[in-house]
Amino acid sequence: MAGPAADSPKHGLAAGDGAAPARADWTIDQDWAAYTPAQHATWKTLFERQTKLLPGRACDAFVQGMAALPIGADEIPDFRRLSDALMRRTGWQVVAVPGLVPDAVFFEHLANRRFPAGQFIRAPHQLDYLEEPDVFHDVFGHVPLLMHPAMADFIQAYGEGGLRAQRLGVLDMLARVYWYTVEFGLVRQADGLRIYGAGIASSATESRFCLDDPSPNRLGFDVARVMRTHYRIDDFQETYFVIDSLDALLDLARIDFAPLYAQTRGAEVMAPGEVGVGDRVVKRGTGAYHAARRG
Ligand SMILES: C[C@H](O)[C@H](O)[C@H]1CNc2nc(N)[nH]c(=O)c2N1
Ligand SMILES: N[C@@H](Cc1ccccc1)C(=O)O
Ligand SMILES: [Fe+2]
Repeated sequence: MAGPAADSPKHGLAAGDGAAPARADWTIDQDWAAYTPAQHATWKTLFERQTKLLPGRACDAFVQGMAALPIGADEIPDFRRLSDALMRRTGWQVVAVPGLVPDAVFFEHLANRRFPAGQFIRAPHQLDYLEEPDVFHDVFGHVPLLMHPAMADFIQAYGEGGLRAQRLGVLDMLARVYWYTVEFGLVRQADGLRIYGAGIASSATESRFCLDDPSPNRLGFDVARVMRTHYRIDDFQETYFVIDSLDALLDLARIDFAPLYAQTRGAEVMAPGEVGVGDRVVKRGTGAYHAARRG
């Protein structure tokens, strides 16, 4: 894919190297021309691995969104070209950030349909685990579903809800809803369970584990249940929650969370691998994977 015009405006050096003040909204220039062949090669390795793996695993909306975007194997996508396509379809754009940004900054961007995507790409030795979202996780994992109206509206509403949750001091509860949907959610299709969570879609190992491995639980999504369920940040999830369609996210976004926050405040938070009596069990896991690591 052709890169930006050679005269693309330069706003001083990228933030983080101290030479230029970071912007208040933490955005930086993607500076697409500065990516090296080695960085494009890392993208290509990751892209080709997932593109082989995801057919039959990723949900239809993910495949359709990807096909409608300027995202290919050979080069790290140019955020301006991504934003052109997104803006036309769902009013979203992709803005470059150096890495994790403060919660309030993150929510403010989402509430305004700006998706903050890591400008950097992981090093070759980090292909399978990364602690901060890089351009592959954010663009390959999250952006295709921003082309789907339900997800586009859901993530904007999540941004607004995040600003509200911060004011209420319940960000930990809301973060669980995001984690078990946008990052690690599964959706039921006529032809079986499929991935829609970006944390899974951008991970070769978890794309297999979440659907093929007998270890994890797969439970029907219930927002009150998810809100009081711990999650893993350093390993595969012990439980995946299943929604019946992406449109179900819209219903979720419209629920007033204040009563849910109130009832969750007093509730006990469940361990990630627990199965409760009220759970809709799609498939009960053996828990073997995590048991083997608890030692
Ligand atoms: C809970 C919290 O809002 C969440 O972890 C945010 C924090 N900041 C972030 N910053 C970036 N760039 N990307 C993210 O996904 C997040 N996640
Ligand atoms: N509806 C939630 C906000 C929200 C939107 C989308 C996802 C999750 C939460 C509230 O009332 O605060
Ligand atoms: Fe993410």
